[in-house]
Amino acid sequence: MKPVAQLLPLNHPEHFYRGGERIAALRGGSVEEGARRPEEWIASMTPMTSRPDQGFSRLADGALLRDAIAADPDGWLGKEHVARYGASTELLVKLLDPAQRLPVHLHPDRAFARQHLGLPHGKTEAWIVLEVDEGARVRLGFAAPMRMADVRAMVDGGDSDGLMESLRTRAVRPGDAVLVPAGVPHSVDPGIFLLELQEPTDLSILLEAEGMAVDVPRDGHLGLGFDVALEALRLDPIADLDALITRPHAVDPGRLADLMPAAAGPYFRAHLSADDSGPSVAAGFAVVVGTAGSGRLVPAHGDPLPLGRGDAAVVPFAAGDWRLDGPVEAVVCRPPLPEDNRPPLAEHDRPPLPEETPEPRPEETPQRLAEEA
Ligand SMILES: O=P(O)(O)OC[C@H]1O[C@@H](O)[C@@H](O)[C@@H](O)[C@@H]1O
Repeated sequence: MKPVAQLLPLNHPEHFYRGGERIAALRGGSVEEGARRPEEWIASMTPMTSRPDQGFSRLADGALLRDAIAADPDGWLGKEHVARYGASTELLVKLLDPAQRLPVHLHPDRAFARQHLGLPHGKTEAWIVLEVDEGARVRLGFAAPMRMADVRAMVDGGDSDGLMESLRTRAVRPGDAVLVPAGVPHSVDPGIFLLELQEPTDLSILLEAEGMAVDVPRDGHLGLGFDVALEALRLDPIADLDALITRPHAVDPGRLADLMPAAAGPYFRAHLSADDSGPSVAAGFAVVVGTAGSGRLVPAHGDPLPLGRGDAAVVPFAAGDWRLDGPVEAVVCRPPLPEDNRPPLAEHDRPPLPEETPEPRPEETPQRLAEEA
């Protein structure tokens, strides 16, 4: 039987930090008071590092998506994709709903993952902001160039305040999309609800994790020790943060609005479909998350699928071209194009960090943050 477009049940594993109420409210379901379910892993073939039996998404019939794809990679992903990437979706989509701030952490790039872990993917990621509580910020990259010895001293000394203050802060608004290149240290305040796209791994290097149920000296370095793990860290600030952030822009009727900055191309694609009779989306694996309204996902092959705010659907290649119909807004998350990813699982892997250096805006400096606190 050919795979068909379908809605995905909630996949809401336990984690080491608190959160998850907004996920439950959006997706249907409930969480216990003080729950540690801050992430939904959507259309995931990826195991959680801390609980390797969890993370995997199930289809509507209870089968694991990863087993279904292994049984019919061409039907799910298309021949071209499979020729380039194998039977991997190349994509992990998450809802992220922290009720406590995220640790100051970073993710390795592909070159590091290959060299030290024997894995083909790092974890470059992007955040699409869904909701923001008043005053909540993201932190992204160091505010000033750092010396490794100073970072290491803060990590070894458990200096969470020092690490937090060393990062550049930034206010975000719903609709913003932020590319977070591998290597860039970051944290997210509680009260920021994100839809995330990332490479399909769970590789995090934790510099601190104050108040979280995780042991940084033991579990913060991917089992490599901090001497090696911190080689993945970018000590230089991001020169032009604006180049990594897209703002909501008018959606041309009949067109998909590209949500990602250009440097995201080798990693993933995200588009917004937001008009009444949505544009056609070319056949290919897609994860579709409804953000407003309700309507239908109409594939060339297979039955139309009712889809509205809070639904997450997976669309296989075999469904053919498709479009959204009716007053529904949704984010369409897709793997990189087969031709967009340079030589097979490239050695080099750093999305270019722009070189222009604007002065940090006063409202984004750590000093200003400290004043506000
Ligand atoms: O959005 P990112 O940066 O991945 O942050 C969320 C991540 O936080 C890290 O500390 C780890 O807990 C990861 O398992 C988790 O996925």
